[in-house]
Amino acid sequence: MPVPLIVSDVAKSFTMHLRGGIEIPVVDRVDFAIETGRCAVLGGPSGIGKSSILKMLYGNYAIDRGQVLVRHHGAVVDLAVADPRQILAIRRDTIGYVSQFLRAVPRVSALDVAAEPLVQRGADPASARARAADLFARLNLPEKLWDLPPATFSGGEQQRVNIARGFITDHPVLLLDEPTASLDAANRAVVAQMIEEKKDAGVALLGIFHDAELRDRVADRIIDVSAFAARRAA
Ligand SMILES: Nc1ncnc2c1ncn2[C@@H]1O[C@H](COP(=O)(O)OP(=O)(O)OP(=O)(O)O)[C@@H](O)[C@H]1O
Repeated sequence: MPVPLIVSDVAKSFTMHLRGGIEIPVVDRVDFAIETGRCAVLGGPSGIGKSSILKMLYGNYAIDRGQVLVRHHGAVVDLAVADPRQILAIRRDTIGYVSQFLRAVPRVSALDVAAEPLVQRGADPASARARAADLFARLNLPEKLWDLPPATFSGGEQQRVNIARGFITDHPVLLLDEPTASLDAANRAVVAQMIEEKKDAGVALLGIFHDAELRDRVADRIIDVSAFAARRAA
């Protein structure tokens, strides 16, 4: 079976250092796999641990227990024990991530922000910028903004730069954390189409979507995170 990422018996707690170091368990015994050409969606109520799972899969949060096995350049890497250099290489070539918020770098134009992941992978900067421009046009980002740094853009404009940046590469795994939270219906439809194109290209997607219409359109499967909720102290 084409499985680029397997999550096995994963647990995560947060330690509250400002509250005497108490441990707050969030998820426990998380087990699932994602498949090529499919979009799985993390479901469950607010605060159950959906974003925390995505952040562990992208190496943003440490994994307390269990394994996250990723197929990377033909080898299998366990993200739970990967070193920072391996995590950076996995982000460059294997796992893409679109978060809700753009981390804007001062003085870098929107086109260069979106083109950067391709340039990091060795693409010619001019063709990477042309590809970013195509995505901006599809996402209806006004052309007058393309050469400006996105720091002062509206929430929805920044989100479209972020989506272009996340979708510009052909990473085999793509994680989506509420990628359309600030978008209008027309642009949400564009993103739905872009997700469908990724599926057709054989990408394995895992997302969080609060927008039910988008979720129903793109989801092949819902993974109910409530099933992995850690038992919390009252
Ligand atoms: N960095 C952190 N430090 C401490 N607690 C955290 C941290 N990140 C998340 N949490 C806690 O972990 C729990 C799960 O949060 P998470 O953001 O994963 O939930 P979610 O299901 O994505 O919620 P929502 O749907 O509201 O975005 C929450 O109780 C949250 O307060």
